[in-house]
Amino acid sequence: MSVNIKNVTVTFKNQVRAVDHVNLEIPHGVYGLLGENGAGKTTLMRVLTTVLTPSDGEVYLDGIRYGTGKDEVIRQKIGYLPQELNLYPGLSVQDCLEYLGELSGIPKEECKKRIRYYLEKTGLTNHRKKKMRQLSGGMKRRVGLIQALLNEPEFLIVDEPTTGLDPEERVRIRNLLVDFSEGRTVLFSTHVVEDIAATCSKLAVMRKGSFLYTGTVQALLSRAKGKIWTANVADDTEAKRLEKQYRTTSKQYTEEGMTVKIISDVKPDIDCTQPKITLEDAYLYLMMEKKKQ
Ligand SMILES: Nc1ncnc2c1ncn2[C@@H]1O[C@H](COP(=O)(O)OP(=O)(O)OP(=O)(O)O)[C@@H](O)[C@H]1O
Repeated sequence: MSVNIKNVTVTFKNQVRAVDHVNLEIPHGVYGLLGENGAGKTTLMRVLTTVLTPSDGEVYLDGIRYGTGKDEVIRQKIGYLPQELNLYPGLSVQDCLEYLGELSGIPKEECKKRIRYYLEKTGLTNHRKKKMRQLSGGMKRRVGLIQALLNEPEFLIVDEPTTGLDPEERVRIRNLLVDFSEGRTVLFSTHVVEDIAATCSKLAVMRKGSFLYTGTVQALLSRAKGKIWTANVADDTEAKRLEKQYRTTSKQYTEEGMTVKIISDVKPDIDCTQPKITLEDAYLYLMMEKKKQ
């Protein structure tokens, strides 16, 4: 499965250019799409699902060009979890999924088998008889994910799949996506850096319709090397003093007080050390670096 985006631009009627001449080749496995609100992620995903036709540029799935009369073939290879999804409130989880499976043309027995499997994998087995409207936000999200997985697509596109999930469920869903990506392509869009760090080796970082970065997580981490510092302070008052003086990214309570993370090209003039760089550090460094340009 190969996905190629060539020089794609999306300009809406109100002249907002949500995607601006982007190029990307999405490889096998889980590929992260990270970006702040309004970066253009959802718009790009809607293009990839064939729902939205770009104003300019070309998209290919396994060499098949979008918009050339083969979009139905393309759609059959794709599973999509949109950001907002309201599935038949009056149906039970089981009935809803069976119905969606039928619409996708999955043979009945095979469909039931898959539903059983994915309900188990998403921790929803005991909730299968509940009506959709009775589910919590996190449960609805998981049913939404199952509908995207049900036809076992070669290309799975998931928009914020972990929204509303508690930490345990979040980990469960991340693991499911990694397992599912074996031999497939999964585009995982989020603004939760931790989700990307836990699932992807490659990612694209988007801002204002363009890619600020495309490449490996490792290379992004390397960029921030030597630029992140941690200082231990006694309390929040001291932390606030540092925040005024330096570009800080996070602070955390520790047994001794607080740790403050600072981004600086040179060593700050205080007692500090260089921590192991996280993807969040590297992402924030990238954002700051690009804002300076
Ligand atoms: N149908 C539309 N008509 C006009 N403008 C739109 C439309 N859809 C999105 N936009 C605008 O395009 C830009 C990109 O929006 P998009 O939803 O793709 O961002 P996003 O990265 O998915 O954001 P979020 O993380 O908040 O979901 C925003 O400025 C948004 O207001």
